[in-house]
Amino acid sequence: MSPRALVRAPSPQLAQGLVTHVERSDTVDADRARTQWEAYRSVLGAAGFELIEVDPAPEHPDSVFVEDALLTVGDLAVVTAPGARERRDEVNGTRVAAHRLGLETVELTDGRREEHDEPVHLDGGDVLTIGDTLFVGVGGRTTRAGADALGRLVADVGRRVEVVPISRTLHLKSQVTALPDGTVVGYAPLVDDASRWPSFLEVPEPEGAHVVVLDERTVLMSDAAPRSADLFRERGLSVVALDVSEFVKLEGCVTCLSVRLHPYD
Ligand SMILES: NC(=O)NCCC[C@H](N)C(=O)O
Repeated sequence: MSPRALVRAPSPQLAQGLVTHVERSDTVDADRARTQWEAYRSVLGAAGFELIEVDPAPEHPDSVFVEDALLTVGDLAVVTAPGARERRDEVNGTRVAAHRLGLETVELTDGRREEHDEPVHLDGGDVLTIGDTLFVGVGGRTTRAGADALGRLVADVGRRVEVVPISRTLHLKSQVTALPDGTVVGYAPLVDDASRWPSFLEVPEPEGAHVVVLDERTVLMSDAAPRSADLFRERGLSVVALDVSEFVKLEGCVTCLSVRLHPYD
């Protein structure tokens, strides 16, 4: 079966999206974002992904960052509980998409209080999957209660959660992602604790920290990190580089523009 990926068209109001760790830009161009998003779709399509569109949510400026609103773990879909109030209703569309795909769908109930006496919040951008482990960034949008709730949900499908404290970036996957062989890549000044990763490769540019695995030998990344791309090529990988400048202005990157389903989740 070919891999599948969920995507969601950018809102015309993208410029009003949230920013936390970066200055708000007054140059966000929604038309340019649309063109960049279409190129992103084309790359996934050319790589063999069947693309599934989540119904657009033009009233939600950040809805293009669909990764935050749905997580898939094998054939299980987890409707997330986004940490930013402004983004919580984005899950209405991703839940429908998960049902349409025929995936078993479970919920991380928004705002439910757990043993840590804090609300359950979890953004998909905080979940980095390597093998059977889901590394979950806690300290930004995702709470410890959210990570624990996810751990209970995925235990049934043979996965485990490991909490990763973060403070330097919006999401865990804003600071680190993983190459096909599981090597974690990150730009050191933005990585909270590089020593916690058994296999860590430092990249020379912030945008070099974000890769989407297209297959076992190919990664998709931003074209703003050419020296990092060279490092990956030296390791035998093929690199597809794209301009994602408009999304970066809103603290997004290549990973958050899609939800990749098994086997490249
Ligand atoms: N997974 C991600 O990296 N998501 C990016 C979300 C950016 C959006 N402006 C936000 O602050 O929620």
